[in-house]
Amino acid sequence: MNAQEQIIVPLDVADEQAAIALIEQLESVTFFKVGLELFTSTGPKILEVLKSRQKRIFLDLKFHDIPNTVAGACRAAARYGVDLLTIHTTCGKEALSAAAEAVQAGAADAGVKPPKLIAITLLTSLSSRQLAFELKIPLELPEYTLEMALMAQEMGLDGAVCSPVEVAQLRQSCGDDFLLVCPGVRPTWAQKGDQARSLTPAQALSAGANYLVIGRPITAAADPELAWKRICEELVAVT
Ligand SMILES: O=c1ccn([C@@H]2O[C@H](COP(=O)(O)O)[C@@H](O)[C@H]2O)c(=O)[nH]1
Repeated sequence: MNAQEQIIVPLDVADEQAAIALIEQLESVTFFKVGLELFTSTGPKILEVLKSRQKRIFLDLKFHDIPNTVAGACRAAARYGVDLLTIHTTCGKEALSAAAEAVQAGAADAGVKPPKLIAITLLTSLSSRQLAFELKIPLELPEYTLEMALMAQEMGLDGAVCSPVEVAQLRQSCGDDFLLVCPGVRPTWAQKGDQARSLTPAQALSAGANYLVIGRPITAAADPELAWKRICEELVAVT
């Protein structure tokens, strides 16, 4: 896989029309993310739009509920034949394990390949300070994200979502077969916005990320295609 195929572009837009406009502008992007805003707006129709254009799909619905409910949601989502699906680690072990079983069952029902189920360790918008003072978690942030990733791995998940700042440590502890997907990635020329823990695309890949999720530096640029090409060129220069 070349570095360009490791970049996932989120379609964080309001409706199908805006999503299609972005997909068409970004012709050479192979992997798109459908998140809460777009999926709530369009439902599964957007997944068909992407599949008809041979795009890979990260369905980032970040399930967070009791075991029976997340299992049902994962079973249903797996039937869509998407490539990646997310759940929060803070659902707990029983829910993570039920979700891992449910994606296999849902995909088998539909005769499609199961998605890789990956767990959110700690949202990349949260800082160490917020972890301690708002969420009242009495662990240092690197230790907390590592514990969450190890729990997901123990429960049979395929990987984790983490910030690029933690990815080297997670790669070292979870091994090469565990997928690590990093949002919170920012080229030097882009604004951080609400991302609290970020590194550049080159830094994130060399630290061990399998995939980078890069949104606004591309999608909010005056010329999204140019911003995408600039990121790809920067990666080619270092890989
Ligand atoms: O911890 C997380 C988990 C998911 N995301 C999602 O990634 C993109 C990032 O978009 P940017 O515009 O590059 O900030 C967005 O869709 C989030 O929902 C995340 O940022 N952090």
